Amino acid sequence: MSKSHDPWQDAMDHAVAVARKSGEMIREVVQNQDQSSLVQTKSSAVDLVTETDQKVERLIIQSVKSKFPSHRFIGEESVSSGEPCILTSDPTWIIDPIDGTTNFVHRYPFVGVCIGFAVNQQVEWGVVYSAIEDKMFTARRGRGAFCNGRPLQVSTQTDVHRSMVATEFGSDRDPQVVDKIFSSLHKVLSLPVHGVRGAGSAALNMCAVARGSVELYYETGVHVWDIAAASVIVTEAGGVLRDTTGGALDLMSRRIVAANNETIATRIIAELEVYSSERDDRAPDCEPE
Ligand SMILES: O=P(O)(O)O[C@H]1[C@H](O)[C@@H](O)[C@H](O)[C@H](O)[C@@H]1O
Ligand SMILES: [Mg+2]
Ligand SMILES: [Mg+2]
Repeated sequence: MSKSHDPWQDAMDHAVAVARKSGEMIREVVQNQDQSSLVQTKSSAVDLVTETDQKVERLIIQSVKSKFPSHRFIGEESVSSGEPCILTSDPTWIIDPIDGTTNFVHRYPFVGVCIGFAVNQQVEWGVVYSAIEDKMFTARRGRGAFCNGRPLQVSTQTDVHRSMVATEFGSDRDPQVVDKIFSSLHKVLSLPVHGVRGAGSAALNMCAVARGSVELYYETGVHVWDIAAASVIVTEAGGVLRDTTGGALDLMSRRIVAANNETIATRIIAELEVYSSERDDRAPDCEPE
């Protein structure tokens, strides 16, 4: 693909610019405002949202609409206020204004502005801006992955006993779900692996796979906006994406494994409990009464 014939390069350039601007807004709040009394909750008592999540999503969508009026959107906070979460074949911007809202609220310095772009249900490019670290992760399908302009490459490790794994506890505190999380964690830790980490952001965990800091990241309960942008960053850095069942990644299935290679992916997947969250693209009108 030659750059001059890339129809989506303008859109990607716009995403980088608006992600940077969003990051400035986020840093400003982190430096000057205590969020603890301003937090609201969504699907559970620990699924947090702030005014800044909503403001950043509005900023991104308004700026894109004025430049690309025919494009569609799937945004975390728009879906939360009732917009549909359906990925058609039309050019679609998939937005998580703050991935790592709990980190943001607690000033734990890993928050990502995530903007992915899909056409014909394939992610064409992804931008993840780690706002506090000032790291801009980008990837265009077929053209490699970068952090602040430097190429990214996954780790070459194939020995699971020398690997580092990332995961998250999520925001579902249903005791059965918590049991499954701990069962997987117990098995993975006991392999043993070198260590288990979690950045508090699905997208930044995936960027950690892309840059070779961890061999694998897995989680059940993620949403399409958490993973769409970073999915292409992982594959363009040489990594692989899977469902926790071992099958192909389905962006709407709420389950993800992102790994440096097939060997590590297969070995860890064998230890994971498979369970389901409600799909992102469920049609509410079709639900039984
Ligand atoms: O809601 P935001 O956008 O902060 O994203 C989520 C994270 O990305 C998950 O990995 C993580 O496990 C949490 O569920 C968190 O909610
Ligand atoms: Mg998120
Ligand atoms: Mg978010």
